[in-house]
Amino acid sequence: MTHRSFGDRLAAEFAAGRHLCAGIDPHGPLLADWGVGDDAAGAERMGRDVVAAAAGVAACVKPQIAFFERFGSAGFAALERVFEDARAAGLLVVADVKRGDIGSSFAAYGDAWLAPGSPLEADAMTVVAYQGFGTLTSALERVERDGKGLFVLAATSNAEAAEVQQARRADGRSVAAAMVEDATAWNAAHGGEGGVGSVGVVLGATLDLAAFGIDTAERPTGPSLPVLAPGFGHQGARIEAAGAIFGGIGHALLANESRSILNGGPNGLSERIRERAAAVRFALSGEPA
Ligand SMILES: O=c1ccn([C@@H]2O[C@H](COP(=O)(O)O)[C@@H](O)[C@H]2O)c(=O)[nH]1
Repeated sequence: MTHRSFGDRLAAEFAAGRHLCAGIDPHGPLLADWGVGDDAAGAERMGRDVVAAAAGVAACVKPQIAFFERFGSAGFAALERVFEDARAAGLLVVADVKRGDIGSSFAAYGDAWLAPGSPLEADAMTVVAYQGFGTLTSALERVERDGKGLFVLAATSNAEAAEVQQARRADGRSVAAAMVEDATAWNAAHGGEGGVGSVGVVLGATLDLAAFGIDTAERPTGPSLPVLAPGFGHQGARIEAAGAIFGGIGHALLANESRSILNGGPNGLSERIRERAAAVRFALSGEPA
């Protein structure tokens, strides 16, 4: 069976003016604000409410798996139902799992989160390639074969990231820049000249990317690099600054917001998601919703 690539599916979201990635992060205090328990049922309630409110408004949802994993098997069962709702609503799901290992073990992470028919099948997952970009090979095969996507951590939004991600490798590139360049090169080799690639990177919106050795100049050819950008909202970055932060590598931007959307409980959730989606759309395209 031939699958539509993840990059093509992202491109369709962007063409419809959807660039918001709505986070599903069931923090304990947020669940208390929502009037539900700090348990798997509470996390499921939040996740399914976000999916219902984000459908047709956001490009994707991004469940932060840690908040489900803390409830063990009940948390994973809850997550499966959130994924089912998202699939039924036609929403892309980016599983924020940040997995990485030696290649043979990493393959099993790909099986869990990307294999068609897996109980936890998502459209894309976040991955860590600090054991070498080559460890991603099995998941990159899934990208091609199954129409899946990857977001490789490159420059993360947290202040502690600089000590590792700004470090220079033996080839002279910073760790962060190498992730960006390797993902860009993979897309160019596998996705032709245009459109949106299926392998993206995570770049924090809170950062000065130049300090991470990342060149934000326009790429003259090749597919656009998907950029999953956390840091907007609660962490302080402003969507109005997206152009200045990402420059020529921000054409395929997914602006993530989690706590800024979830704060305030289920009442007003739809309005908050619509408001943030419209602000992101306006900032990135100049088009009102
Ligand atoms: O560099 C990174 C990578 C991932 N995250 C995740 O994104 C959300 C951000 O949540 P907010 O509430 O909008 O701050 C969360 O799931 C993080 O684990 C990130 O923040 N930075």
